[in-house]
Amino acid sequence: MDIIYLRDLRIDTVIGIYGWERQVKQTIVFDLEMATDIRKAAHSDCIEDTLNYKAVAKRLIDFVGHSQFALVETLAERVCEIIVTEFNVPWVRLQLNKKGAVRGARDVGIIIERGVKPEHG
Ligand SMILES: Nc1nc2c(c(=O)[nH]1)N=C([C@H](O)[C@@H](O)CO)CN2
Repeated sequence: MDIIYLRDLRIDTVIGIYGWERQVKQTIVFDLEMATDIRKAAHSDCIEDTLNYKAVAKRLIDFVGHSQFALVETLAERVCEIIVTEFNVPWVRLQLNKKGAVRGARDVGIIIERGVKPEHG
């Protein structure tokens, strides 16, 4: 199994359970690991034969930027759903960081894994 990753993808969105949080956009930082097999693309040298990380990032920027969820749980789940179903990714690990959400803590957020990790080889 190979992994294509995206780190520190920052997207501004409406998110939160408090009244003031419905009035502003806050920055959410995503770190993603997506299972894939890069061998076909490595052989052909064609972007069509691999997971296009730029296309994933564009889709997430659009989706998250227009979303208005209350909980980070909901946002994380929906982002994983998009990656698995629209990009045919068998397994994804997502870390979502809602920076500054807890006074005194540098980072706070959620880590989830969805799908089935392919075997090695
Ligand atoms: N498990 C969660 N706890 C909290 C969430 C959340 O989305 N999931 N959200 C908040 C507030 O919106 C907070 O981020 C504002 O500072 C509190 N707890």
